[in-house]
Amino acid sequence: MTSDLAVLTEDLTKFYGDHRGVEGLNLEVGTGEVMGFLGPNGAGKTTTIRLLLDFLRPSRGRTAVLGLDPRRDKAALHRQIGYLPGELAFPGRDTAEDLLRFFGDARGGVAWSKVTDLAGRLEVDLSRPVRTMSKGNKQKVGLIQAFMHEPALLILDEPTSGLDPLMQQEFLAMVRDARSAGQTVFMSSHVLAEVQHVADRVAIVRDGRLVAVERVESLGRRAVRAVEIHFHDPVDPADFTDLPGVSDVVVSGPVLTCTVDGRLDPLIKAAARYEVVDLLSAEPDLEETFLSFYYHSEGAGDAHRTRA
Ligand SMILES: Nc1ncnc2c1ncn2[C@@H]1O[C@H](COP(=O)(O)OP(=O)(O)OP(=O)(O)O)[C@@H](O)[C@H]1O
Repeated sequence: MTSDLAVLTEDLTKFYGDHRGVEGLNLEVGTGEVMGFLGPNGAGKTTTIRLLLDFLRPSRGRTAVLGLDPRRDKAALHRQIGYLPGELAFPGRDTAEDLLRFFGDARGGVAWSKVTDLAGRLEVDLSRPVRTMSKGNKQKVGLIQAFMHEPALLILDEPTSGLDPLMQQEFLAMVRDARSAGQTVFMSSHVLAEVQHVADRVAIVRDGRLVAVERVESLGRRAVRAVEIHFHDPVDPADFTDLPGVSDVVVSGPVLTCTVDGRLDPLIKAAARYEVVDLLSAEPDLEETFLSFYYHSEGAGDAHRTRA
């Protein structure tokens, strides 16, 4: 396999009895890349993550993580990974500090200043028993244990779950810092907005299959936007109805509204034949683009077509 890949899966498949968890997943995450792994509940995100960590064994296919075989090199691999599970369970009466010291020792020791730094950023009191903490605070302890040893690869299952908006921002800043330090981040989410500001690429899964892998910028370029143009005089709708990418054209006297999918250029050129007073273009809504793409997409074959 190629050494500059942090994660490689080939035909990765897991069936639970007859029920598909994931099937035929071909995915590559480059070293130093932030990859958002997106899909709705039940799409197969957690199954994939558990396969990468050898918590589950594939029914078919294979995976290499940091150049290692998760099955053969499990212990060595886990030392180099920071993993945040989707469902956190902290049994016992330990305080967050006890737990983090335990995890730190298990990984051969961590700089405690790194732990207190993360606890400060996430505003969590480490002296409290984890059992008594709110869901959000437990999630913060989970994040600290994933980040504290500065692993080469962070695998985070729904990392923002339970975090309030301010803490979500802090978490995203931690991801950016990790990226700057050359760490790779593979994070699942069912909300594009959560990952679009930090991810280099997003992989989209649906019903256990990879639907697409896209660079976040190109997802933006594909975005549909609402445009409103105010002209000096009334315009002829016929000048705008057949333009590439332009739809929903409504003309009311000198005001035109429409939807543009992709480049604005054809619309601008058509509008320039008239005297333009004002042009308003709403920010592309990536969430909408994502959803329309995702629900209209044909299936797994698209993953190859759209791979960056
Ligand atoms: N242990 C299991 N036994 C049987 N089916 C399972 C098991 N775990 C997951 N599945 C099924 O596999 C599919 C993928 O589930 P998975 O948990 O990987 O999805 P997900 O994208 O992580 O969803 P969520 O966001 O809800 O965690 C779902 O249809 C789920 O019902």
